[in-house]
Amino acid sequence: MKKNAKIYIAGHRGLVGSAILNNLSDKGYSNIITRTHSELDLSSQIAVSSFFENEKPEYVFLAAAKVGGIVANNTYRADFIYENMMIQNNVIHQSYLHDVKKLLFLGSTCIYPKNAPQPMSEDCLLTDTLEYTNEPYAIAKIAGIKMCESYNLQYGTNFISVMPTNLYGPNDNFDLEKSHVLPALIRKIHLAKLLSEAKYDDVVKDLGLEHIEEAKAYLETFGVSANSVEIWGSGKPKREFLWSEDMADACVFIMENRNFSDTYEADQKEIRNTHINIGTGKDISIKELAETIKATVGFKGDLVFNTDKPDGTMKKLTDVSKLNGLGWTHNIELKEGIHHLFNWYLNK
Ligand SMILES: NC(=O)C1=CN([C@@H]2O[C@H](COP(=O)(O)OP(=O)(O)OC[C@H]3O[C@@H](n4cnc5c(N)ncnc54)[C@H](OP(=O)(O)O)[C@@H]3O)[C@@H](O)[C@H]2O)C=CC1
Ligand SMILES: C[C@H]1O[C@H](OP(=O)(O)OP(=O)(O)OC[C@H]2O[C@@H](n3cnc4c(=O)[nH]c(N)nc43)[C@H](O)[C@@H]2O)[C@@H](O)[C@@H](O)C1=O
Repeated sequence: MKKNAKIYIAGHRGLVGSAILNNLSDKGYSNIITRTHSELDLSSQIAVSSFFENEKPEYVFLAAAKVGGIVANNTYRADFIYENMMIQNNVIHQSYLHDVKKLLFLGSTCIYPKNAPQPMSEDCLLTDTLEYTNEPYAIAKIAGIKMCESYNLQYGTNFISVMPTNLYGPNDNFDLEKSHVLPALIRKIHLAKLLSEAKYDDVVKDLGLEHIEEAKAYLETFGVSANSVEIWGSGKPKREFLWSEDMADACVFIMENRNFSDTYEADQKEIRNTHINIGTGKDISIKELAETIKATVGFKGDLVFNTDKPDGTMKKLTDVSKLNGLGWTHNIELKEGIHHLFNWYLNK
């Protein structure tokens, strides 16, 4: 990519998109185009077609998607499959029609089977049944990988797919119901600590409410009180977490250095090596994660595990040997990242 190449980041205000925008700007890319969701609804075929016709981007980072944690995925199943399929169909197809030189599609490691051999290498895609809680989202992401592969093979495009592990960082979603575990636990445990210190003004301000009784009742529905915080599931599942700015760096590295033909082994008919995992290769149990966050926040109460909530996949550690072999490794370790994100949350 030349420094003045016209680059479109779809989803530039999200967790990953905002980090990609900063990474590209820091590296001197000067011709980046963006649209907010309200300016351009990527699920509208007409709107996306006219955007590509008018703007003609040369490179596309597809970081816009319907995203959420385990309960959001499980509850809004139709929205997750519909919106993700619409966004990726429109952006990938218009990128082909308008001769985009390279596109990076962001999938997720939930594309791999629920009981995939660990660590999960790229070639275990489509070898077994998926985890049910996020099956619609995973199927949309698998369709995205296969769409990129099919356009490359039929039309000679250069569309690359990456599969990130669980991500966290600045501009994360801290919604108590719909977010992922790491930001959710930072906020819940922080609010519990504020309650335990009777810092009621800070609690109501954080929640955007007026009265502390209302705030306490609301938090009670999420199992947050001055004495304890509810953790969904058994605490036994393991997850791998990557700092979003590392993720953005990996995305830019791959866009700068890789081509579709480098990732695809066309002669291997059964093993279609069409995508690259992005992660750290290290995981931690949810219980250990919650304890680490509790120590970072300085909360003295209890962690209570609610097994009525889903555990999801018990383990999904990525095999990052392909990515590491290309010369990229992550920079921020989990403890440091949790510390950064807690400070970011306090100062936002
Ligand atoms: N976060 C994670 O842990 C992981 C994320 N991923 C993938 O990484 C990518 C980025 O995720 P992340 O940054 O976390 O997601 P975010 O939810 O933080 O950001 C997604 C962005 O997409 C925008 N968007 C959503 N729908 C539309 C639409 N119809 N039209 C235009 N814009 C839209 C959102 O705008 P608005 O908010 O205004 O709707 C938001 O800015 C996604 O493909 C996701 O699947 C993969 C693995 C893990
Ligand atoms: C990135 C990935 O994200 C989703 O999958 P997930 O990894 O299961 O995501 P999660 O972060 O929501 O949960 C991780 C674990 O943590 C537990 N957990 C405890 N307490 C809270 C809690 O308070 N909130 C949440 N969200 N989880 C909690 C929770 O029960 C689970 O065992 C996919 O749907 C899919 O979108 C995807 O690709």
